[in-house]
Amino acid sequence: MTSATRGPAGAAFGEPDPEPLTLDDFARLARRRLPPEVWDFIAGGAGRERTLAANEAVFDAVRLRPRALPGVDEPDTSVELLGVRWAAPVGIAPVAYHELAHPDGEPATAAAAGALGLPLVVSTFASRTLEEVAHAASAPLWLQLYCFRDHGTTLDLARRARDSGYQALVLTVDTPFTGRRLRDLRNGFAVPAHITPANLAGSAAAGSATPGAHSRLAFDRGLDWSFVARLHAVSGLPVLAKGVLTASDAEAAVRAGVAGVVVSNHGGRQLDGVPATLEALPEVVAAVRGRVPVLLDGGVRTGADILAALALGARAVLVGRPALYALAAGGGPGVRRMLALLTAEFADTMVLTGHPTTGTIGPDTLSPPRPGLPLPGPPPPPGPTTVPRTAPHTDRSHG
Ligand SMILES: Cc1cc2nc3c(=O)[nH]c(=O)nc-3n(C[C@H](O)[C@H](O)[C@H](O)COP(=O)(O)O)c2cc1C
Ligand SMILES: O=C(O)C(=O)c1ccccc1
Repeated sequence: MTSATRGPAGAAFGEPDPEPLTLDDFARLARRRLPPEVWDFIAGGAGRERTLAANEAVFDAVRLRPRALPGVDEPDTSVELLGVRWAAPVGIAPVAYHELAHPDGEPATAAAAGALGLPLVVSTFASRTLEEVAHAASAPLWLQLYCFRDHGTTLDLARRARDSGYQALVLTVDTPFTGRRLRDLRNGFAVPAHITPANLAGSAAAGSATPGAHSRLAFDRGLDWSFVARLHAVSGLPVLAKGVLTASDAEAAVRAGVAGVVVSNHGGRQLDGVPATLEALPEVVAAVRGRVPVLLDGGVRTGADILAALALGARAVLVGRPALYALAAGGGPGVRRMLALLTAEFADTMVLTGHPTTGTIGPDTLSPPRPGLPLPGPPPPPGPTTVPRTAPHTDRSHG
């Protein structure tokens, strides 16, 4: 990993970049490499970026309970989702246009995830075709879908995903249009002309290079939960809902037949002011009652963050921005290194908290919330539509 200012003979224009040791290091390297308006598009959030900041701040406020002499030698970091084993409970969230970070784009990301046995969720706005990404992959691929006003475009993507061996669809339910991202508005950000939504070529949904304007024209704002069954009917694939933050939406998703729920606030890019995802997680886990697995994304930056999410009932987490930062810093090998760092941190955290497998990680792994800190509290009492929660991780049969 070298900085953009480094000369051909080595560190001619300054010190060489230090080898990244944390996900934050990758962010620093990416910031130096990317054009400022591209950095802002990736790093930014909606409005005052309160929710964006909260996602990481709530993880920062978590306190872990260590266990001395736990007798754990090599922890088994793996988890099972939808009947498939992941090497660790972390995958890559759907993020548009990987070519913004590096010309090798999504195939490089897919190869890196595959090398670690971790899944990639490919975005509707991927800069390479989903078939090309499948060719480069060796671990599970899921396809994220936005629903366009022209439903046929989205349903075609669902069929193509099935035909290319994708194992699940992820319907994003928090985005009738993209949020007010002030950095992009001030920068007049547009995706460069040579980077295109490759999977939408020739469709009615292929449009403007300005994501905000395009989403307001092309996305179906009238969408309802019945679309989950429609996607499953045309593809035969399990459908997850991404962007659930409340018990009532979790209940609606499960009733609609989802195979999983992703607790997400879109990385703070949609409605500013909604809770951090770790804050929302207990409420969603309680409402889901073990019927389907719950995943979480937003602000996961360390192995301890993964442990905290699992302790509060998530089966796995996804990372978004860190994948693009690592891609910008070092291409596919950068992403591979980022994922290796994150999973190694998680394995260390398992040992230090005394967990030989992911299945035993529960609420007693965390210290109780301290007053005045933005920490996740206990789940709210069951409402009229919910019955008392069962323990997390009781839905092994669903995989
Ligand atoms: C640059 C960028 C593009 C994104 N594009 C999509 C997308 O196409 N579809 C989607 O469902 N979510 C998209 N997201 C949201 C991510 O899937 C994810 O929810 C979020 O990035 C997680 O937070 P993190 O970046 O803090 O890990 C995008 C996020 C970023 C930063
Ligand atoms: O989903 C997003 O956050 C996003 O940035 C995006 C990018 C391109 C098209 C649609 C949404």
